[in-house]
Amino acid sequence: MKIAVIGGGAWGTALAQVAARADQNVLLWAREPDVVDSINTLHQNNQFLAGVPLSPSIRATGDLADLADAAAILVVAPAQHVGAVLAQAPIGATPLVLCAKGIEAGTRRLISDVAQGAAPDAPIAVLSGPTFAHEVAAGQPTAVTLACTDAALRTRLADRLAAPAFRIYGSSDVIGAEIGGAVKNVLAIACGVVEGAGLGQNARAALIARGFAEMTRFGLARGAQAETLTGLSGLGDLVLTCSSTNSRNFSLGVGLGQGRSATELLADRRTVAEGAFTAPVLREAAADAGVDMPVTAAVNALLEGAAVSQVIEALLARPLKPER
Ligand SMILES: NC(=O)C1=CN([C@@H]2O[C@H](COP(=O)(O)OP(=O)(O)OC[C@H]3O[C@@H](n4cnc5c(N)ncnc54)[C@H](O)[C@@H]3O)[C@@H](O)[C@H]2O)C=CC1
Ligand SMILES: O=C(CO)COP(=O)(O)O
Repeated sequence: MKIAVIGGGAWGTALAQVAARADQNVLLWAREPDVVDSINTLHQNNQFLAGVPLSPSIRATGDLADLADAAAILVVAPAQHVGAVLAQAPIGATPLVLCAKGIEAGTRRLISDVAQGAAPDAPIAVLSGPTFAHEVAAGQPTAVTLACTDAALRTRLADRLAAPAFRIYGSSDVIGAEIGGAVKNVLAIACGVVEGAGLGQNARAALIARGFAEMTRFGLARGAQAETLTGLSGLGDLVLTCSSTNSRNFSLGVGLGQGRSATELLADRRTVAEGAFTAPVLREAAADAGVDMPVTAAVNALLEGAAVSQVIEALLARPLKPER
């Protein structure tokens, strides 16, 4: 029995390390032949998680067919590519643990819907929370939400992955876990803008709180449970990514706040800042749900090239209203 990981980026590699620490037999599929070679020969992922020694028990492959006999598959491709990759993978009824954070552009589907479309017989779980890949790979204490409607499967998956420094909290709220992870990336860009534009700590705290109100409005409208949004995969991850330049989304926002264009900032990135892809589709999904998301609208305006000063001015000029 083995745990398979689809995606050899930083997070897929860190999760492979988590599974190997939990004594699982791990096979990781990576898109880049160099990543496959580097993991198999050097026990490192030089491209996406440089400097972290990996367990020699992690094996890598470039052939999705090799994942056929996995006990579970962790899906860690970037959100916009999950559908295409899963369509080529031998999944059948193998449980999928979705770890990407985003909403599919065009279709406006949550990743669980994307996965169910590609693999109709596969049971679905979502793993999400405040988890910088480097810290997890280094074995630093981390806690996550594992959401799955099948309680027995949830327990089995948690047993396979949990460790003292990787605490797994169970939930049945798949939608809530997904929405927290997707929306916080957009809000992290906004907090980075505050940092880059030098607007101060008060502004950042206000943005986290108002951003969380926005996440909650959208989540509740889409059927999420409030306690999931206040948990690790919502508020927990929001606080992490809105506070650190280790976040790719936050650092993208810092660049925008300094007046650099999104095109320039995204051009030479090999790593993914999911919020840049989620922001436009989240704006559409919010309109569908009739939910007001002013911070998301502001992030979209900045990504589309609006001046920081104008966007901030417009946010601050909104009519005064009750806090909830
Ligand atoms: N890095 C982190 O700390 C965490 C990341 N995540 C999520 O995990 C997901 C993957 O992110 P990372 O592992 O950080 O990626 P990364 O930024 O380290 O690497 C980029 C990844 O994108 C893949 N990729 C690029 N173009 C592709 C294509 N056309 N088809 C399939 N794959 C393609 C690359 O192969 C590589 O695996 C994202 O949704 C991210 O939000 C979640 C928690 C923590
Ligand atoms: O999702 C993450 C931490 O939980 C990683 O955040 P970034 O993608 O912004 O780096």
